[in-house]
Amino acid sequence: MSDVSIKYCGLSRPQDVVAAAEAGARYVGFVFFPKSPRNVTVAQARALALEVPLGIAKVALVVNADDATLDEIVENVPLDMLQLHGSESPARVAEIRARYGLPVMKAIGVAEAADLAAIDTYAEVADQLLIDTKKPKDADRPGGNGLSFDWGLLAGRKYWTVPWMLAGGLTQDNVAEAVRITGAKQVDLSSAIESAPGVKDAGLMHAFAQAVRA
Ligand SMILES: O=C(O)c1ccccc1NCC(=O)[C@H](O)[C@H](O)COP(=O)(O)O
Repeated sequence: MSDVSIKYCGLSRPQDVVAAAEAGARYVGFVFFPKSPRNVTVAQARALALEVPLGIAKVALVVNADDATLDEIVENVPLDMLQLHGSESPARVAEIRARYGLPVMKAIGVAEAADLAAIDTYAEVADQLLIDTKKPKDADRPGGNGLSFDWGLLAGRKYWTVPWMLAGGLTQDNVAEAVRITGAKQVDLSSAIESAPGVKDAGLMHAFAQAVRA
């Protein structure tokens, strides 16, 4: 699995950036969602982004953000990608992509086969897709819940017209199986690299990276 790229999401402290870089992350994500334990302010994200070494993509995660919110983030935080993790329509994805001139990754929630149709739809307007577990009805956030979905739904459907990441409940113990079943070349996670909600753990980041490289 040494050719699998890792995105560590929900970093909120300088030491998280250092640990992610040392673990070999290809992407790091900053969450702009006030209800999340990983939420960062624009000022925090700016300070963190300025510490990210060259070669690691800095991703801002937003949920149904309006233009004013996005303007403030994009004007202040040096970014390489926007991750749209809400119910943004294909038209809104295209609009955001054109407005900011940044690559856009659209999250697609999957719980059953019928959810896969959205992958083809959004592949036409996004630069990347993040295929994640669909938000459970009782969850207060649409991602980062540490829950996986039936990876078998993606088996045999490895190729879309844009790059994609697998997310949702990935851990050092299950990532090999998830990659084997889905053929993912990129993986994204948050909960399994935390010692407490919102608190990233350097040891867990390294252990996950080792499991990916094994
Ligand atoms: O992480 C959050 O708190 C969050 C809040 C609102 C929307 C999305 C959020 N996270 C999305 C991510 O990119 C996660 O890394 C992805 O859903 C996987 O999370 P996990 O299952 O915890 O590994």
